[in-house]
Amino acid sequence: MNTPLASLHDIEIAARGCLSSMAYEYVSGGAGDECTLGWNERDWNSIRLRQRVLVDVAELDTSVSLLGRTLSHPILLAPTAYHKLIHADGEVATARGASEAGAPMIMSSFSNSPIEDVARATTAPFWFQLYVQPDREFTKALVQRVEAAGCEALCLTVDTPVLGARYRETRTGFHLPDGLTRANLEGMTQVAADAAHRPPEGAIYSAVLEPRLTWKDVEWLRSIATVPVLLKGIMDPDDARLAVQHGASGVIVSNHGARNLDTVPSTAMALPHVVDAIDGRVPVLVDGGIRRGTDVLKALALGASSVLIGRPYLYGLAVDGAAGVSRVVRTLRTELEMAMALTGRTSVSAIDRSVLWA
Ligand SMILES: Cc1cc2nc3c(=O)[nH]c(=O)nc-3n(C[C@H](O)[C@H](O)[C@H](O)COP(=O)(O)O)c2cc1C
Ligand SMILES: CC(C)CC(=O)C(=O)O
Repeated sequence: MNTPLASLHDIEIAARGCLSSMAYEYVSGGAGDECTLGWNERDWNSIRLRQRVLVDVAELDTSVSLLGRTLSHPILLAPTAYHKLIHADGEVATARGASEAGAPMIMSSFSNSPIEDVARATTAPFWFQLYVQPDREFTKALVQRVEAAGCEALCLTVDTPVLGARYRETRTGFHLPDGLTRANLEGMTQVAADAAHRPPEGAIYSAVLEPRLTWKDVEWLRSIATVPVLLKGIMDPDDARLAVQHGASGVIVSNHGARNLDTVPSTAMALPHVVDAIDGRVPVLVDGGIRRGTDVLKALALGASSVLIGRPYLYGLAVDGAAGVSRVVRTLRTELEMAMALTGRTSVSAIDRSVLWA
């Protein structure tokens, strides 16, 4: 009898056997000595919950409102690159799974499927993650293209002017296999859509990342975009305040899944500081190491409006395509419901810092 895939950890273990070692190391790896990678999961675990009893929890409501939309639960799919490394149907399968589970998908600039195919496959709201390209005219055309496809928000990734020291990619010789491209970057004038994202040995600048990005570009992006712009990769309270000053519609507390700067704090540690700095002016989302419904509850308790998951749904995609993605989200949502019932909170608005053991 096959062991049932009960938790997200079970799915992660199963995924390893479904992926090439290059794909597995690319997805699972972090930067440097992977200190932050460990902390991202561990720090959610080390926050203790207060169990409360004798509350009527026969009806639970996990819905949240985000950027004017009501979502049935607060779990979104973080942008991740290259889904065809994981599954032949790539981002189209992910979009189907996300829709099935009612989870908004944030599509990566570096998807292998074009935005229009993903838009057609989805019935849930979808957002687009932007890696601003050195060619600003191309970037502007890309923004207009994703808006025309129906994307409801842009997440500008601000934490990756260069990549971190990802030695698992070096050791496995990471490359895009023949036939896979960054489909949304086709037609870019200066760089091929299948150019390596990794710089040559000894160099740090990538052909498809923009090291010159500054706060001025946030204003530029807002001036050309017709949808809300969120900043993804805010870890510092001072940057959080600057984000609001520069008109961001939201921030995502993220250390890029611990893939860039090793030894930055976990997002569980950074979140309350960013929430305090933002002071309710715009929504704060968080990702990094969320693997349990209790982690989602803790993030909401610390002031997050919603959470994003990255690696877990890629493992679901590897194991069972769209159904695997949907299963991961549904498992997390069910665990969140259990955690709400066992802490005596019947709605997301009733989850605050008093859920946490002081
Ligand atoms: C394989 C992989 C690819 C990623 N690609 C992108 C990307 O294209 N753009 C981006 O902003 N973040 C990217 N990220 C970071 C995720 O959006 C997210 O911040 C991170 O995965 C959250 O941590 P978790 O994997 O522990 O849930 C990627 C992460 C992984 C694991
Ligand atoms: C190609 C990479 C820059 C995509 C990414 O953001 C990641 O792998 O973390």
